[in-house]
Amino acid sequence: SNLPKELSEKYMITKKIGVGVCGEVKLAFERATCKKVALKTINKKDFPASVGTATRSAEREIQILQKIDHPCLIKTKDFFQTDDSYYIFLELMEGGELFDRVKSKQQIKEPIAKLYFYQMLKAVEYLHNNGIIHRDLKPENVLLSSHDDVCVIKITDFNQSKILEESALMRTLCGTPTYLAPEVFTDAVTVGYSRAVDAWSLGVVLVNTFICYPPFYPDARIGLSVSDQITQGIYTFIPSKWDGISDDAKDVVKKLLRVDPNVRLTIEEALQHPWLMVRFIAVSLPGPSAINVGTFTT
Ligand SMILES: C/C(=N\NC(=N)NO)c1ccc(NC(=O)c2cc3cccc([N+](=O)[O-])c3[nH]2)cc1
Repeated sequence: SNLPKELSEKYMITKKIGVGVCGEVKLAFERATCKKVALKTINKKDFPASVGTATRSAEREIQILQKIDHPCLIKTKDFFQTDDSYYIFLELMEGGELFDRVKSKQQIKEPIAKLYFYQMLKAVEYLHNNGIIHRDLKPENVLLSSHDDVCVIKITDFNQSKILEESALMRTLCGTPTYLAPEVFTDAVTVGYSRAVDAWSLGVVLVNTFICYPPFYPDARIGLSVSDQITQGIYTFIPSKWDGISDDAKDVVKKLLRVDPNVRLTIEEALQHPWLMVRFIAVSLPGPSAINVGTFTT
């Protein structure tokens, strides 16, 4: 493929290491340092809408990728673009996607699930504090830094993300409401809770991590479509799958999978939940991933 000359001069691209929805991930070597990096190629033509909105949404994602700075969010190391593709160089995440780890492993042990979930919460707490809603949290978008169970995880793929900006609606609410219709206020509340979608998704990811499949899935025995199961908040803790998992863990799931976003656990509240407040054993991760991802107290 017609890689930009300056890209080929700086990096040697080798094998495919992951396949995404809108492009693939390849292993690359920076020629000057021989350091390994991941190259995510995003084909502009793969974007659904017309070129206009596609490039805007892609440029918004690139802007987010270059702005974010947290140990549990993927970092870009370099960036090139041609007329038909974006080339994003990222830190290598040798453990691959949580999706594949959950698929292959019989069951991820609770302390490991808690370690991953804590890091996801810290990453999403950072995003929300910076006015970014991810809106596509799923095991495919959680990368593991190594093959060890005890490792740093990083969230990726900001294709669906939204930046919360000062809106006309917010400015309207600053004025005197004398002539304002009631729905303007209720709309404001709805917009104000849009970040709650990430808390719901993390609840689904947590169930998936624990019992290897999601709480809402097509099953004739339930007699409801997946979307009906979700809108009615209908799921069950299958005893055989949840035996041996603590009541605190189940309590976090129940409070994240609340249909009403106004009462759903926020990221901040989840970080205060007894399940996450337990003392962690201080884990000294080997190699470059030995970054402090949060207050792991012994
Ligand atoms: C930014 C982004 N996606 N953005 C987007 N619009 N996609 O829809 C994005 C999506 C996925 C990834 N994935 C990886 O970096 C990634 C996947 C994978 C699998 C095995 C092994 C490795 N590895 O780094 O060793 C992997 N890295 C990295 C970036």
